[in-house]
Amino acid sequence: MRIDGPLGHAIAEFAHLDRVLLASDYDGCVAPIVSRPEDAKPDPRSVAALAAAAALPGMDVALVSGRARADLAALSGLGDPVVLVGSHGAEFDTGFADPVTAEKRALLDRVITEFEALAARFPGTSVEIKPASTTLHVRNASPEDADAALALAAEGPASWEGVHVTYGKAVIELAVIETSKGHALDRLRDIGHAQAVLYIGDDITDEKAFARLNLPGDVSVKVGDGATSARYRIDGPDDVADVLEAVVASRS
Ligand SMILES: O=P(O)(O)OC[C@H]1O[C@H](O[C@H]2O[C@H](CO)[C@@H](O)[C@H](O)[C@H]2O)[C@H](O)[C@@H](O)[C@@H]1O
Repeated sequence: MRIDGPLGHAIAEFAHLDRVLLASDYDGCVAPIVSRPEDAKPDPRSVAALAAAAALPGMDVALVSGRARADLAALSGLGDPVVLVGSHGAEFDTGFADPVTAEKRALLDRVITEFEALAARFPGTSVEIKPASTTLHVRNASPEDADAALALAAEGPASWEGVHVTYGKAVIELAVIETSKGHALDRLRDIGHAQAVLYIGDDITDEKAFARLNLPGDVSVKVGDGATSARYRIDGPDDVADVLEAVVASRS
């Protein structure tokens, strides 16, 4: 898809500023949504465009994902100079700003035990474990089992003190620290003195990032259906690759 119209115009203006931050979510954007999280391979065009963008002067590039940072690095194959931020914006290369204390780790272990009991009870559900959170996946369960598992998670560990709840695509995620992709973008914008940020996201957690893109020149791009505060909308990962390539071509 050729990126033209209002989004093409916004990309051209963004790409001609002196210092900018180009950032994207991973699942559903750089990689398609698939049944098994471990199979979410990135689109090679997006990977190449992100790497090319990171080599351009004055342009910082980041992936900001709900994944554990190590998982994001392994799956995407990307790394320095592309900045990887995991755990929904909370996990940088320097670790967590809000540390995972022994007490929080113990709470996380209790949540994981509850999720594993649910996964054993409802076929097709599974548990993903991350450094500060755990995700109950229901994509491969029957609709009845998915609803029941999500409801029990919400009534149970999601209601415990100290547990932070995030909903996503066929998942409920429980963290023992606060997470925000919006805070991550603020921090990256400050570090790089970026005059504008272009961010691409497809999920509920990306709304916290879109909400921070209020400066002239900022560009927020929602991928797929659903309510959003993003200014522009595209259809899927193919279009994400087109947007990333358009940024590189425009700045080059
Ligand atoms: O912020 P993101 O990079 O979009 O990460 C959000 C979650 O993505 C993964 O789950 C989602 O993608 C899976 C693979 O396509 C899919 O099976 C699942 O239903 C989706 O919710 C990842 O597994 C989670 O840890 C991330 O939080």
